[in-house]
Amino acid sequence: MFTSILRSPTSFFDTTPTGRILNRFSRDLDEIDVRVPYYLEFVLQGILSVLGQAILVCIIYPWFTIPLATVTVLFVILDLFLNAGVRELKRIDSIRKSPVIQHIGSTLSGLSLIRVFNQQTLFTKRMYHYLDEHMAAQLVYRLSSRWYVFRTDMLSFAINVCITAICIYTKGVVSTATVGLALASMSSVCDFFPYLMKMKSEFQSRFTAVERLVEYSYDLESEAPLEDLGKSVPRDWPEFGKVEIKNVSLRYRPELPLVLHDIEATFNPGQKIGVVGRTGAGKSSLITTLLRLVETEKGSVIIDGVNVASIGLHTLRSAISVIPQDPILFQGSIRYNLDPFDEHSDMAVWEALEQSNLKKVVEQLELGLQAPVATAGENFSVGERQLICLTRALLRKSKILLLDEATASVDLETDQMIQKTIREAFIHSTVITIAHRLNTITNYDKILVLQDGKIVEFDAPDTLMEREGSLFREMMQAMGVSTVEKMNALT
Ligand SMILES: Nc1ncnc2c1ncn2[C@@H]1O[C@H](COP(=O)(O)OP(=O)(O)OP(=O)(O)O)[C@@H](O)[C@H]1O
Repeated sequence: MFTSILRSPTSFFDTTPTGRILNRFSRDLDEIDVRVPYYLEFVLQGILSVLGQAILVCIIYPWFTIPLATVTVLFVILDLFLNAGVRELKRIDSIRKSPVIQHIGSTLSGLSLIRVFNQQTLFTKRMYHYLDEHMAAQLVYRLSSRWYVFRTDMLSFAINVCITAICIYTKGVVSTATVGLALASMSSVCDFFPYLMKMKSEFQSRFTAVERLVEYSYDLESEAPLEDLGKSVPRDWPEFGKVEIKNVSLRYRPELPLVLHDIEATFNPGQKIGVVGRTGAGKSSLITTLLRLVETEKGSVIIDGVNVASIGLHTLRSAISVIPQDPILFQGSIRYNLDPFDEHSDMAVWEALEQSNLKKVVEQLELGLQAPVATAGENFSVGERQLICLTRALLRKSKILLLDEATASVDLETDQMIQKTIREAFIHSTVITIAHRLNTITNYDKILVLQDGKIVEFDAPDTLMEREGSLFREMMQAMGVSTVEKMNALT
């Protein structure tokens, strides 16, 4: 299930609440490990014991077969038609539990924000609401299951009456001891049977956990294969870093509108490309396309002559370095985060740290490269996290670097430092930067301006600045930069 979830496309995570996923790993797995085997064992033993005793009584009183068969048919009907409802209620009970877990999770992650805005009451009320919904489902489930047990009790009562009546009417046919045995056996079966049926229905409703696990283990849609199928790309691919985007259109899910429309652009080896545009213009979606996080609707992306759709995701993604807007680090040491596969020497790691201006920060830490990184890198600032990602990219010496600027969280100085490092260390690599601060990309080779998912401009910054009606020029003018000279003075 874990492998299958890891291989799921991003659309799965967009549409599935985390609470639901966690529930499968905690509650459902626990049901399968602990409760399902327990109930299964109990039910199998119970059925064998009941069968044995019923056969014994039928041998003593063959007439008893008729009421026994009738009651068995009624039991089966009760089970088939009425117990189905109980199972369905159990399913609803499980589904309603997810929002509770999800609410606890999101409340914990946003705790500081909740306190700052003094919204404790609101969140407590919501918790009550989700708990109420869950408890309502659970109560109905428990009541229905008792209701079912009551019906089975009635049937047991009927069978007890039948066996007693047969014993009285056939008085003297069999020995008193045998009558005693038949009555005692049937009475214990009748006492035990409703309980057994309850256990069976409990087992069936717990078994829905297996259904849910199977769904997440085998029925989830998966991303394209990780490894190359058929012909593999050369070991040193991409050698130059030429990126050709041909007529690419993209939508996140089939029911959603297109977010990129017929994108056509070529980034030559070593070029520095700045991607700009308003919020929602499709800048991040362009990166998504290059990494195949979402498959394109049409068109193709060619890197150094290889169509990225024809190669394994692992080959593609390990060839490109990304510095995302909100970089996430993994729990472990700094070294583990920089070189997770232990492919580089300590010296190379320190060199890369020096290039990204992080050396001093790491040197000051007591454990140096072995200093711990907390979950999601929370003991580092976002700027430092970006620098760690940058160092990782420096170590890998990728030919293609994708950078999503984290404007809000990085100060101007750090931003400029990152840009300087990129200019110097990635001189031979193709760098595609999503720029929120235009001044960082004015010395880039080309600027790609996106608007509503379409390329509206793609040229050198100087040319765009001189072009009447250029959107880039308008953006620069909004920053108070009206001439090429002023723009060049920014960097
Ligand atoms: N995971 C997603 N699922 C569905 N739609 C999405 C998803 N991510 C982005 N979109 C939509 O795609 C469009 C382009 O979004 P994108 O994030 O690429 O814009 P952007 O230019 O990078 O914006 P920003 O500057 O705010 O980061 C938006 O309309 C957005 O609503």
